[in-house]
Amino acid sequence: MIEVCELTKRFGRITAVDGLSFQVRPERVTGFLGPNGAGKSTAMRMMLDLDRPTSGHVRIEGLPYRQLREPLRTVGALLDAGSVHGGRSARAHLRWLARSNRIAGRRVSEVVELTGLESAISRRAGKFSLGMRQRLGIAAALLGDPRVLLLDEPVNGLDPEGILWFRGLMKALAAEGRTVLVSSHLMSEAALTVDHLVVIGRGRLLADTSTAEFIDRHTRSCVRARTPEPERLREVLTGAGIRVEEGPHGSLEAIGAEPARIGELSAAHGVTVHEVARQAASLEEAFIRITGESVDYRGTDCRSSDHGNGEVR
Ligand SMILES: Nc1ncnc2c1ncn2[C@@H]1O[C@H](COP(=O)(O)OP(=O)(O)OP(=O)(O)O)[C@@H](O)[C@H]1O
Repeated sequence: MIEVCELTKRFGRITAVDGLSFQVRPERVTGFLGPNGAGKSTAMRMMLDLDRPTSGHVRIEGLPYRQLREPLRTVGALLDAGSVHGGRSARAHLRWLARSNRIAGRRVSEVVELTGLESAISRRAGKFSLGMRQRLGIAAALLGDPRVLLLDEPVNGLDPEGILWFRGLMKALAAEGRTVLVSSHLMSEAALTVDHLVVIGRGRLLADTSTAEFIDRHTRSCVRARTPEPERLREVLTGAGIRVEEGPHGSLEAIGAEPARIGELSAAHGVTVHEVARQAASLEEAFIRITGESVDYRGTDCRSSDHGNGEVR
């Protein structure tokens, strides 16, 4: 479990993290989301005691990071996949990490197998592609068999097969009872990987909710209709109290209506319709909508407070 309590970090006049409080629970994969510059990396650095908070604190498994007896066995982290000695082989890098943390050498082979690095293990890390470096970073994070995992943008550079592998690995680690926090600025990717979402914007908490609830609440569905008589169909639908907007390629979008209702209304009024299909708004749009609004939150004097529905206003 990770507990983040009223965490704030200022760099001069910039407030990177602003009174942030949330908990990351075990047995599920939690996504830490926010647009570029939202404060995700700064918050993760404070979780790992790499940056000192201006105020507030973080506890990992009940303790501040610096009080953990064997940190690598409690928390595995991937912050910057580039921070590997480029002249060392992947094997040498992992062995050195294992030895300096009193981790048995056989664990190196286990994490190499887990991350699919067998064929690259003797190559210099400096020659690795970004995707391979991410795998090496994940291998290093897993070395101590930690109960908590903190991964900053781990799918950066992974190819589609790598992303699928990563999703499976995260789910398996959470199913083993671990606490898994994964940051991303890509909502659609996160939605496929994570069970729970913590969304921040400008350093403040915007949502702390299950992925399913987030999708439910934020993806406005509509029905798209293609017709050679758009003006007539628009008239019929608005006459029935349905809000209609322009869709792509001359189509119409009926907001909050069921496809059957559109079909029945057009049939009753003799309007020809070529296609009626339900459309789900993309998660990316929902993400942009709620993080875009974060600018307004900064204009108020209110402290963040959870209104019981997982969202913060
Ligand atoms: N050492 C620093 N000195 C000054 N400002 C900093 C420092 N580190 C971060 N910031 C600023 O704090 C804000 C949050 O940055 P941070 O890197 O934590 O965001 P992020 O959500 O991780 O973004 P990204 O997705 O781009 O990595 C940004 O405005 C950034 O410029």
